[in-house]
Amino acid sequence: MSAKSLVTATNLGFPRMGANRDLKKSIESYWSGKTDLQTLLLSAKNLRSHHWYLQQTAGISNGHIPSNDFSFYDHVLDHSFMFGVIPEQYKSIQNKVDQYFAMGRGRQQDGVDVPALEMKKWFDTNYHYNVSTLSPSTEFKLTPLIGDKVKPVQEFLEAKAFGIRTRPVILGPITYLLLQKSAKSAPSDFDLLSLLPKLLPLYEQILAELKSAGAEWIQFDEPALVMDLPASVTTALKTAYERLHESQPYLSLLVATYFGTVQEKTINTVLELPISAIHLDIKAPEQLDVVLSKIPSGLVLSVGVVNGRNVWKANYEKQFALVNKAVSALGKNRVFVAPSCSLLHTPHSLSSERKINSEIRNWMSFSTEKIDEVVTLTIAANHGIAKVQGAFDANLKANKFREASPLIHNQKVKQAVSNISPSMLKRSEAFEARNRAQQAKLQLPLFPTTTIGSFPQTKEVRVARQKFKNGEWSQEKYDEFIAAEIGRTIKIQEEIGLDVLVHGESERNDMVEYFGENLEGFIFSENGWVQSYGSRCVKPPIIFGDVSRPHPMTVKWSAYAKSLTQRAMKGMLTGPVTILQWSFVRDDQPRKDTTFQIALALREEVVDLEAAGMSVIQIDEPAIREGLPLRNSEQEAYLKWAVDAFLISSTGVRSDTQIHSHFCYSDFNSIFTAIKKMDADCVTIENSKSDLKLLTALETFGYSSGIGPGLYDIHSPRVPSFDEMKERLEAILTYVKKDLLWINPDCGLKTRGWTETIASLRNMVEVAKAMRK
Ligand code: MET
Ligand SMILES: [Zn+2]
Repeated sequence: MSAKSLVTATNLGFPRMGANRDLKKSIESYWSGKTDLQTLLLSAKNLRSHHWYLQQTAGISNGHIPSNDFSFYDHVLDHSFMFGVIPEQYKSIQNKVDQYFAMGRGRQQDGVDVPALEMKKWFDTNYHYNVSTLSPSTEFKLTPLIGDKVKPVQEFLEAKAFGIRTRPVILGPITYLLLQKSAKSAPSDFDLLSLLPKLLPLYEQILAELKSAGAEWIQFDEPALVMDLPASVTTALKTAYERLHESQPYLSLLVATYFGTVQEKTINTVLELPISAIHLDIKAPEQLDVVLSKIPSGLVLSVGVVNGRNVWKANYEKQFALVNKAVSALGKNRVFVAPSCSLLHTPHSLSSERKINSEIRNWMSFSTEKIDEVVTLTIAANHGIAKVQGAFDANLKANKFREASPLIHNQKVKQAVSNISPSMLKRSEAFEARNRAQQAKLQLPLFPTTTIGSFPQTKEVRVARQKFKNGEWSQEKYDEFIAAEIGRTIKIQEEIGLDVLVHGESERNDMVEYFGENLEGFIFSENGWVQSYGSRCVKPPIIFGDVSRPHPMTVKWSAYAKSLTQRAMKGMLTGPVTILQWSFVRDDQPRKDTTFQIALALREEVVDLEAAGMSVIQIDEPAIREGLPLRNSEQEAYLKWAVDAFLISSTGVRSDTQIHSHFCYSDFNSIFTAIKKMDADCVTIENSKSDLKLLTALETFGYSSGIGPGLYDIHSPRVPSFDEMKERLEAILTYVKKDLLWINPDCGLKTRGWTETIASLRNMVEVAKAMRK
């Protein structure tokens, strides 16, 4: 059998950080000046080679191990830099590496003071990329970061020198352009894709250099193709890939779409491109049938069957059937087996996880294990299952056990979800009646003041928690510490003169992790880090089973806080969608079901908080916007269940208990109708950066419940002055009725220090007092 007649094991991208967040450590050490550039470059090179060998050893085919998937900060930034899209304010920075990092994270050094490029979410993931600003006058120019070759070429040659043939990964021109934003100076009808003719020569040049370096396959990532796209994209796609193909007819081009299925009209265009292969994320297996029915002969299909977005083992039975379907339709030589997307969004390896319950661990798979899955499926497709019988049997067995495991299934929880009744999706009275009851009980002044929940989490607090977690401190000692912290926080709030107080959240390490640790159905990895942006990684909780609340989670500390003051106390919870969104979720039931389970657990907590004397309860949903599906057609259904989940959590209380919610980190205007349907008595919204947009939305959508547009930005230690906050408040009052308006910062204060926090809140309360006169 010639090599040509085999299915190929491929990968789209490997996580960059290393088994122990090695890259993070090297980069941060370079930033702090502890190590020099040579040290950073060397450790990066080591990591890359390590990841290439790992994939090669595992059995990813030569020529299909990704390179240029590495990045010192962000791969979209890498492309902007490589294309010479360097805004004026960074140009005075001489050293290119410093310039690159300044664009990524800002720089305050040697007389330079520049902010970072804006960050945006990479599609519907928790990875953030840096956005560049383009205009009709943007000129592109190939700009290497290190040495004299651009990154894709340099990394290809580096791997080649190690004896590894890689498949360079380049962000495709369509996705690259669509991900940037138009300059304010650009005409309003400026189309980012109109820059394509200027940009393509650079792509051609990179391809030429890769060709002469010896590359055979080039992977163009075009995840933007899974979005709803304007018709102009079809033309741009054709122009781009026809030109690239003409410029290098002997290079094999793979266009990789992922994070969803491709729209029907877009897929037809993609299938007609003069490329050698197309990659599909087999999220919806129906799309495989459609593509198989019309794929032109000669085109290779890369089937993304191993999910690159979760932490669960593949299901060989199901995934192998899909691979087989492709093989029977196309023949072995026209099928690549691949993860659904780059493995960037999955932790490095399970091998360092020693504390996870071994039964659950046996259902899991991180990046390294997912590579093995790709290879196993490929071997089975090539030589029959018998060749990998052991692996198949183990996989089938693990999945069977998982399906039936009592660890996952809690009949009571399932029953409770199916018993959710319409009355649980509704407060018993409308806002106006509730408002009267709450006013009678709370007796709040005009422009009531409050905060978003957390108060400074000083080093002291984090050290205390560390000591408690590693057993150095007893439960009593830790509780005493937290009680003292809460006592101090209440005193300070009373002294400042805030109206609705909070306990300060000092007992919480993280607003999702804290709840995960207190609920059934969650586990925590020791080392399951994924990159969030730059050197920042997060370790999401893992939801593996039905979620329930074995005991109250927040009542003790809220009640304690309440006992220390006569003022209104606000109970603080993280909402169901945010808990879901910031965790790895199970793949054996719809996200909606998991969210409803969490919502029911929160509902019990809300009722308990009310019984313990909390007259105000806030349920934060900062992540509700980021859960919005990429496709318009799926958005309505999502928003429906997201709103329902909030209602399930919040409607168990009496009319005179006031429900708040809080939103931040995204632009909420597009989901304002949904926010209204959540029917909270008050919402506080981060507002410092997009002032006007939010306020006009309030007007447009006729928002008529309590609202607290953040009066100052908590992301900086700067103390906002009385005058500027007063001015802002006055501007807000031209859009919002005065008896609905709340006065608060734009988010929690946990990242701030006490001094600036106290000073800022003092000014804020003074503004409220002055306005009441
Ligand atoms: C990211 S939103 C944060 C809300 C939370 N209650 C806090 O104050 O920290
Ligand atoms: Zn917030």
